[in-house]
Formats: sequence, structure tokens, C-alpha cells
Amino acid sequence: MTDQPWAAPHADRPLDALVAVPGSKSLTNRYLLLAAVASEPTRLVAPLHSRDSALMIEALRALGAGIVVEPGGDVDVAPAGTIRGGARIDCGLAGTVMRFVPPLTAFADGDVHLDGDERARERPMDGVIDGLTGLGVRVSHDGAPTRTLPFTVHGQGAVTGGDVTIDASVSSQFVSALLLVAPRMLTGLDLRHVGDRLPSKPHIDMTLEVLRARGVDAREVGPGHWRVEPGPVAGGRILVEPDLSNAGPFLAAALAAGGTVRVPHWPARTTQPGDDLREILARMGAVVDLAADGTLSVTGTGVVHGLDLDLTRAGELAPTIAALAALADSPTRLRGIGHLRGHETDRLAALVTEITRLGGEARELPDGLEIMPATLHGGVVETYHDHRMATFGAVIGLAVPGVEVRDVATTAKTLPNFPGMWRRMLGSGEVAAA
Ligand SMILES: O=C(O)C1=C[C@@H](OP(=O)(O)O)[C@@H](O)[C@H](O)C1
Ligand SMILES: C=C(OP(=O)(O)O)C(=O)O
Repeated sequence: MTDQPWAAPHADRPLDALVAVPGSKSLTNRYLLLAAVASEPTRLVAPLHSRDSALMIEALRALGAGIVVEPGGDVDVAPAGTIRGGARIDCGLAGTVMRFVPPLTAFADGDVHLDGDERARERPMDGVIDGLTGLGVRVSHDGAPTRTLPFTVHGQGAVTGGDVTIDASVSSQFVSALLLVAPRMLTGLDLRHVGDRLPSKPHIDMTLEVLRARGVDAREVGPGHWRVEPGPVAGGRILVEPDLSNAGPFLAAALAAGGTVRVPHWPARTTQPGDDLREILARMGAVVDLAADGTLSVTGTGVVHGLDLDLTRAGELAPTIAALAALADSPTRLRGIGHLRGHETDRLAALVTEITRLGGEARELPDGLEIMPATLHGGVVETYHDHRMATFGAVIGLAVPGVEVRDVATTAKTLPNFPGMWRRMLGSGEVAAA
């Protein structure tokens, strides 16, 4: 990290850009993990390459998978077979690594130690730890029970499986983590969620869908209740969809700056919650069109409207929507996102602090944010190691002169070369994926 903040470019004319967004983080890391436990090799076509995917690749290699990144970026995975004990795994700040990998280490033939960035030690892990404990797997730190990273999973080579109940109200990733490795459990898994809410439901549907696509019998049997049967996980060739949440800041740019931004290869059908952007951006004032060839166009009309929005199902979109809300001509209320306090940073506090720093008006609600119309000014946006706080600053900077972003390199968590892509979007013309 350099101390010199990045000067967010200000848009001096309407945009006209085609932006090819790299592969989905959520899909890439699910496919990688499933490839490591598959019964045959897997080839991932157009996966994401970023800090989060690199951490997943390193974790799976340490556990015995053979992973080769081809020069063009495709990834070949040879399954691990036996999961190797003795590894020390760095989860960085990746939710998909710190939540998805521990259940896999339960199958290791020995202890596996997991740790991550300083902030990773504060992110909630309760559902994963309770799930493992409920399955008879011991998790400890320095010999004592723990609720957070760092910890050691005491693998015993096999997991029987059965009925497990967890509270996933602060992260859907607890559910996905246990479901992903469930086909390897001797009796499969019958998983129930207790708790008054369940965020990011599309990400749980994504987990069920990638399992089914690999030949696994994985189903939602009722609200907050899932069942995965034991059985082999198929390999084969998988084309990874572009990351629709990472498309968010580029599409939002069309509203902030005016003009049109197009994103190719938008899937006709997807479990990615980023698909909700089509409706959300239209409600905020954009003209949105998905062409038959899969190109999504978003055109700004010169106005940005606020909105009242329940983001329970798509919380990772909140920083992008909040940036537009800070530029809007009417108030915004974002609800159902209390769990964002446990994301890369406490995103509700960070968004209020940074909107206020730029002259805006925002306040925290128990489960969300309220953002009022205001005239913004320049300033240095702090990012708190959060990729989406950096792209939040970039979106506002298009419309407000003098915005700088501290540690823009933090975008490498899911979108390396974000500054280059952003600059080329402003120069108009084609922006190739990083
Ligand atoms: O399973 C996944 O890939 C994700 C689930 C969501 O997590 P939470 O349910 O913790 O918000 C989302 O915010 C995160 O970016 C990715
Ligand atoms: C919450 C996010 O990431 P993670 O996978 O680390 O939870 C995110 O990318 O917005």
C-alpha cells in the first residue's frame, strides 16, 4: 500500500464504453473448491484471477490439489484425492476462503491451521465452527475453543455427516461452506438455519446450482433447510460467468457521469445477485437494456433518483448503490444489510463516514443506511482494506471533482487493474478484462 491516494478521474463528458468484466469471484472459488474434491479433472475457462482466487488456489494446493494456471488464464485442477493434513492456510480477507475451506480441512488426515488478515480475525465464523462441531469435528486455538480465526481444524480423514443446525443470520457463506463439501460426507448433510433472517439467498442458490451442475443431489427442502446426498462430484469444462457485482461500479458510472456503459456476456439466467442491478439502476433513473447477444447497456439520463430498497438478498451491491444515492436528487433507504458490519470492514460505518467526509448526509439504521441529497465536495476517501469502498469512491469521483481514494490497490481483492479499467472506460472505447 502506498501513502499516495489515487486521484479518482472526474468525467468531463458523457461515457461511451464497452467494459469486459473478469470472472465471478463467487463462482470461481466455488468451482475451484468443487474441482479439488471431484472424482476427475476440471478445467475452468475464464475464471477470476485476483487476490481472493489466488488465496483459494494456494489453500487447495496446500491440501493436495494439483492446480495449473494456463498462460491464457484458464485453470486446470487435478483433484486432491486424500486431503492432506499439516497445512497452514492464509485466508487473507476472503470470506469465500475463510468460510469455505475449513469444512474441507475436516476431511484432512491431520491438523490444518487457518489464519488471515488482521480484519479477517474479526469477521464472524460462528456458523462454520458450530457446523463443524455439530458434525463431530474439533476446532481449537491454542487448545481452547474459539469463535474466530486463527484456529486449527483437527481433521480425521472422514466426516460422517447427518443433521446439523446453525445460525446463518450474519452470513450466507456459513450455509454454502457446509453444503459445498457435503457430497463427501458419508451420509450427506441435512442442514437447517435458525435465526430471524438469512442474507444473500441467491448465493445459497448458487451453491446448490453449482453442486447440481457437478452431478450432486443438492436441494432446498424448505425455508432455511437444505439436503445434500453423498456421491461423486463430476469434473469437466466449466465456463465462468463475468462478475456482475464487479460490473456494478462500471454500470453505475453511466448514471454518475451520463452516457452509456455496456457490459458483454451478461448471462441470460444466473444466480449472481448482481443481476438485480438491472432493476435497481432502472429505478435510480437509468435506461437499461439487455440485448439478445448478452450485452447489457446502461444509459444515464442526467438524473439519479434515490430509492427505498431491501438489499437483504444482494448486500454486496450496497457500496455501489450508496455511491449513487449520495449523488441522487431524493433520499435513499437501504434495508436488510445489518450483516455488512461483518464484511471486509464495517461497511455501514465506513459508508456513513466517507459520505459525510465528502459533504454528504448519511446515517446508520439498525439494519441499513439512510442517505440524503446533498452537494458533495472533494476529499480523500478511506477504504479500510475494502475493495468496494475503493470503487464507491471512484463512482462519486466521476461526478465530484477532487475525490481521491486511499489504497486503491485494495481492489485487487476481486478486480486487479481496476484503476486501468476505469481510466480506459473514461477514455471511451473497449476495456478488456484485466
Ligand atoms: O457466497 C458468496 O460467494 C458470497 C456471499 C455473500 O456473503 P454474505 O452472505 O456474508 O453477505 C456476499 O456478500 C459475498 O460477497 C460473496
Ligand atoms: C462481502 C464480500 O466479500 P467476501 O467474499 O470476502 O465476504 C464482497 O466481495 O462484497
